[in-house]
Amino acid sequence: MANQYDLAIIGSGPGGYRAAVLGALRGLKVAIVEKDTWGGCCLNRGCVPKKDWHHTARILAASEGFAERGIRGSLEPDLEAAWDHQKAVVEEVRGNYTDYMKRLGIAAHVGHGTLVDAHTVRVSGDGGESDLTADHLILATGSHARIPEGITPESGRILTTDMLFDERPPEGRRVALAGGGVIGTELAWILTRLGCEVTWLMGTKPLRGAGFTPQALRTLEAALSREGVKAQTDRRLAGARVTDNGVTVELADGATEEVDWLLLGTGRVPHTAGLEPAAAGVEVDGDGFITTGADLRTAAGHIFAIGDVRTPIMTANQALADATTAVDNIVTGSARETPEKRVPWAVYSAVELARVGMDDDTAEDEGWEPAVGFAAFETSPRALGQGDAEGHVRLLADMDEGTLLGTEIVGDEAAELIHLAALAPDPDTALRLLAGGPWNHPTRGEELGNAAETMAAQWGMGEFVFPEE
Ligand SMILES: Cc1cc2nc3c(=O)[nH]c(=O)nc-3n(C[C@H](O)[C@H](O)[C@H](O)COP(=O)(O)OP(=O)(O)OC[C@H]3O[C@@H](n4cnc5c(N)ncnc54)[C@H](O)[C@@H]3O)c2cc1C
Ligand SMILES: NC(=O)c1ccc[n+]([C@@H]2O[C@H](COP(=O)([O-])OP(=O)(O)OC[C@H]3O[C@@H](n4cnc5c(N)ncnc54)[C@H](O)[C@@H]3O)[C@@H](O)[C@H]2O)c1
Repeated sequence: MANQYDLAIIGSGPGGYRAAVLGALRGLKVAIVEKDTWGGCCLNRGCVPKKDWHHTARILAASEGFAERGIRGSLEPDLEAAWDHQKAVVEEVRGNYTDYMKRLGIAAHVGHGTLVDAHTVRVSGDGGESDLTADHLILATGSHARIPEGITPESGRILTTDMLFDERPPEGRRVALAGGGVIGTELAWILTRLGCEVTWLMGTKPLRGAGFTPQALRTLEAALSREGVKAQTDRRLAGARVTDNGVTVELADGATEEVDWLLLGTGRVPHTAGLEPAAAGVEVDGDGFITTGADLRTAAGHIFAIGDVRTPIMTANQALADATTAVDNIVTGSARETPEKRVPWAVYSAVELARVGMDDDTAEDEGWEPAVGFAAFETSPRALGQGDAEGHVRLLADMDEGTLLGTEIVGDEAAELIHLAALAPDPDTALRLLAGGPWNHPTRGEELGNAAETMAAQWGMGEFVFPEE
């Protein structure tokens, strides 16, 4: 039957797209349903355009050291051109995605997907309604911006991050940015570098509860403050009024700020509007997340949920890992758990911060004896040559067993370097692997080897760091 599939996926963000590709590569007949722009939040309004701007911001920041390197001239930011650049990159990537889906024979259905029963999805779009059925379903409907009570988004004035990347830059460069989470921490710096004057409003200090060490957060704070970006704590957004000249931002303490536009970085919520999970026997929790087991099966065992719609972790990294687990479990019939503790995480701001595995508190709570291996980039020949020597590599390992428990990297390319720890095949031998190399020299990566070696010198853990006799 034309509309009968082995696997139907609702949502084409990183989770849904990756699941579709993996399903097709593993021999399944796959359909994917998307109601909006192919590629979801990450490609169109999240990771990809944000990272494009982060790169531009880094070039502008680096240009301040150009004169002492013997390079003359200065650079000026241009937000309009930067917006065009991210859009061109996003469109090119989207074209590559949709071409690849076509080549793999994945059936792309445009329209809003609603669950009719445990095996049927109704697709409603411009072309009317059609039903498709599948043996297995994956729900990958993602999340949308959380709008604080009393605030109404308005084009060019009160923006979600979706609007920031969908619509051309608003007039004016005085921006209030609400939220001290990841979005706030990244965009406060990026927009400043792109020529905006950012008033950054939040309750508590940025990235609290995100698992980074106090040392990492101090490095971030110093880098931000060097560039004139100040986190204004105890200044929660309470309301916003659009005026003839911009926006009057109202704060919980009664103060106001006059700006040209306001950007909301106030969290995201799982998206299940119009999905009708209950019609298929799928359960949703009190916060709106679809409930699954660690193997990503919902209460209806043949239906899986992945990515932002199932977990407050809400990163593309986790959505991609979930897709791999869900398709694996569908194809093999097994119950493998999605690897939450092994998925790395990164924040792209005035410095990059990345981590994988446990933080100190979790390690202690789980009964490990954590020891720290540390290497600072300030002595790395490569980092000194780059003129970018702040930050560190910090390894956390169990003193008695030598097991690598967690890794934190702060500094240039932290998000790339963290893969070296995330991909270590066995945490029990990871320290030996890192210390032994081989490494390219001079590189930033070899600091992971140096950090492992300090475990031997400082904690007497040589038996776990050097080759066995
Ligand atoms: C500004 C910003 C920057 C970010 N940067 C990063 C980053 O650098 N790294 C990182 O790891 N993460 C980042 N994230 C988070 C990341 O974008 C999300 O975690 C990721 O996109 C989640 O993927 P997903 O597949 O679960 O859902 P989404 O990407 O949200 O995709 C869900 C898709 O489902 C579609 N859909 C929903 N309901 C239906 C329906 N009923 N029928 C049909 N289609 C439907 C939606 O239109 C959407 O296209 C960022 C987020 C933001 C907002
Ligand atoms: N690099 C990445 O992986 C990346 C980048 C961006 C976003 N994301 C994901 O997107 C999601 C959304 O990010 P986010 O930063 O919006 O969410 P978040 O939950 O990390 O932070 C939201 C922040 O907004 C604050 N807030 C809420 N209401 C407020 C108000 N009225 N006034 C002032 N502050 C207020 C909260 O206290 C919190 O600090 C996150 O789950 C994140 O994982 C990931």
